[in-house]
Amino acid sequence: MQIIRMLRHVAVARGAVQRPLRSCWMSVLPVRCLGNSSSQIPENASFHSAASSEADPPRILITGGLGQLGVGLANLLRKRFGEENVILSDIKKPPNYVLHRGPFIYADVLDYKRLREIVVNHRITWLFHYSALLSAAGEANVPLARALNITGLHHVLDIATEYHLRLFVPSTIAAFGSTSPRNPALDLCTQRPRTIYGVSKVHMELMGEYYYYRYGLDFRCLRYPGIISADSEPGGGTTDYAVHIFHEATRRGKFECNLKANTRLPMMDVSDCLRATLEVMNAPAESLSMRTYNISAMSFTPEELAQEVRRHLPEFQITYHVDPMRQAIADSWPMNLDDSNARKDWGWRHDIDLPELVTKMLNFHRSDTRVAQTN
Ligand SMILES: NC(=O)c1ccc[n+]([C@@H]2O[C@H](COP(=O)([O-])OP(=O)(O)OC[C@H]3O[C@@H](n4cnc5c(N)ncnc54)[C@H](O)[C@@H]3O)[C@@H](O)[C@H]2O)c1
Ligand SMILES: C[C@@H](O)[C@H](N)C(=O)O
Repeated sequence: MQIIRMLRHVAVARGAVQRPLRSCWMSVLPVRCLGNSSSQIPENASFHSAASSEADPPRILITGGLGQLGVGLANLLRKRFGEENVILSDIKKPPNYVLHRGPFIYADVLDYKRLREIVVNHRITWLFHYSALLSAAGEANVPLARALNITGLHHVLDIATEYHLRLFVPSTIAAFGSTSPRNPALDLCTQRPRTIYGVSKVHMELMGEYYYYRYGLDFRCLRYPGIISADSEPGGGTTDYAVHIFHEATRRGKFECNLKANTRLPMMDVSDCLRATLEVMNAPAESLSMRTYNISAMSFTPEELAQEVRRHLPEFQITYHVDPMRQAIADSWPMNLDDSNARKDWGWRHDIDLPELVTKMLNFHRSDTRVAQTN
């Protein structure tokens, strides 16, 4: 870090710093590329994004916000920073309840100019980049996954750098592959995934870190496990079974699982995931010894999850009809993540383990079923 700062200092002094043009390199910039920034990168560039305070809250944009995680994140951030300071965006049409809870805007991350306009017009200071095509959906449409997960990311990186945003992009257990250590996977280890989703997330981790060292972009990233949420549907991942099982258990008393009974994967309740996201964004820059952290909570197999469900619903039955594509993906992912760096650096702790998760999910779906029956 010290060496990089020194090199940057020398380069700046010589006026020789190059900046990225969205997809190529040049030393003289047209106005549209990272061009507003002063011609020199400040010495303390790593710390120049807006911090949060009660008096001066960040102005936040969430991309891809109508998926499994975005609405919950917006709720959490609005409680903390005020309803008007958090803008949810997506290319999907928002349901009414989303519109009633705070600002929503159409934003396609593939439209660089419009995205830049939004950041400027709404004076955005923090950006949570959630748009992505997940593991199973990505394998079903590789060109779209490549465009959304890689080109979309490049747009976000350039805009975040140009306007000195603090940028959060989630990574995933999918960023590991079959040659990574599986129990546990470390923050720094071999990463050779073989899904377009995993490859694009490794690319994202490296690009974010590169922009941090090269341009001082305040990039922060967590590798999420499979996330379990009650009131939002997953968008085409390999861990989706662990969300769907609760819906089916309460409605039909049985569930057909598309992964093998003994497939162990890291998982996390959505409340822990979103709290971790806010905590790492709020962490003082000096406390972060790295820019991409594993976070971990629990790890279970479909059979173990079914057993826990049976403690509440003794008649519950699980059967297995394995999807070979999803199974191959799951078999290449770690069974556990080592998150000791997150725990040490910024005090990460998970609150919810498997028994609490199952109680919470079943309570939600039982009351949801009762409401549906009375309507
Ligand atoms: N849900 C999980 O278990 C999990 C685990 C690890 C990491 N993550 C990461 O967290 C983030 C959010 O995940 P999620 O589960 O909410 O995803 P999701 O698939 O449910 O939602 C993604 C959203 O992106 C939107 N989108 C698609 N194309 C777009 C475009 N061109 N411009 C803007 N938005 C577009 C979709 O409409 C969708 O609402 C993703 O980056 C994902 O990789 C999720
Ligand atoms: C693990 C995560 O990235 C996502 N839920 C998926 O299965 O694709």
